[in-house]
Amino acid sequence: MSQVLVLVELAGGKPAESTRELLAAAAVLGEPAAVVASGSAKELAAELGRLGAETVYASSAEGADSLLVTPQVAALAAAVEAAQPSAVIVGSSPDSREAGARLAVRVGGAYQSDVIGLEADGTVAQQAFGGAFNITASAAKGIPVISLRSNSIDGAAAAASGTLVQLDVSGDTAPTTEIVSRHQQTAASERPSLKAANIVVSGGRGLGSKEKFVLVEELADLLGAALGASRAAVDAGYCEHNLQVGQTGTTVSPNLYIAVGISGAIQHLAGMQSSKTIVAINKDENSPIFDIADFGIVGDLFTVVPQFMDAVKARKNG
Ligand SMILES: Cc1cc2nc3c(=O)[nH]c(=O)nc-3n(C[C@H](O)[C@H](O)[C@H](O)COP(=O)(O)OP(=O)(O)OC[C@H]3O[C@@H](n4cnc5c(N)ncnc54)[C@H](O)[C@@H]3O)c2cc1C
Repeated sequence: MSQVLVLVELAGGKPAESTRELLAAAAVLGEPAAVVASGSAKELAAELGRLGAETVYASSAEGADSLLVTPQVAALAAAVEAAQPSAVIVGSSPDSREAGARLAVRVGGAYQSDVIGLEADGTVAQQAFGGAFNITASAAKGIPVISLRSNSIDGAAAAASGTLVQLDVSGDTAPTTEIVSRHQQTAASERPSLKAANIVVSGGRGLGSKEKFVLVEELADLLGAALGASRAAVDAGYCEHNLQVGQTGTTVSPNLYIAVGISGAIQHLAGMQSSKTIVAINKDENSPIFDIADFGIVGDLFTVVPQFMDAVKARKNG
């Protein structure tokens, strides 16, 4: 069985939450193998093995942690040469998408973005044109380089050996960009990350003010959900910009998406319509959000949400 490479993103020195799903996707297509561009791969190999990687390709080029994206591309390119894989899978963060696209150019591969499902024969389901179309596609030539959206694949890969293979990327002379300083743009949150969350609760302009937006935050916390927002809510200053869901914000695909006081403009739908179950709370029964909602509640959100929260609390306590 040919190998399928997975680019591992690191968060605090550990494999990011997305790694489990990416390796599960790789197992659908072949034998999962992880690619890590970091000096700490030795310590990570056992964990990546538990998550399903039979092989862990690691590069430890000088300064790998202080360069933008190019170390990941160099590691992937070297791993492609070593493994001759049948596919490469990356996540959907900006860095992973860029690394995947650059790799596809380098190796003459077929870059497939916004993938929301895949089959053992290499056919993938993709969203295109901001979610206006769902398409089924397969690579016509070259290695498929697949950028997979979070929460697209169920299950996990079987635990494997995580055998470490060191890559030599010293001959890689691609131009690089060095990171000279970092700063945390927003305060770190205890909530799950928007991209990987199982449940997302988003608030829109219907909340009316920053003070009242707290209601959506309370609902999110009660459900252990990530917090999201429409662009109108962000622009009005109800919450931070990094919470924006949509065409010009984050694309999410959780199992449950709850839209509170959001009308359902096409640009918002582009970022959330692949969610498995969509619940909408809106006082206007003609709001377009109800066209894609699985469950719609027509009513004033300031009445509905507290009732909803009371019901959840009662169920939790019962
Ligand atoms: C190039 C471009 C890119 C864009 N990108 C994005 C993007 O990434 N993400 C995004 O979200 N938008 C984006 N937009 C903006 C988008 O077009 C909409 O303007 C925006 O999504 C509207 O946000 P909203 O639904 O919160 O506000 P509104 O459209 O004003 O809707 C508010 C809703 O709240 C309801 N409501 C009001 N009060 C209550 C109440 N008390 N109880 C219940 N319901 C109530 C109303 O009935 C209404 O449906 C983009 C626009 C452009 C042009």
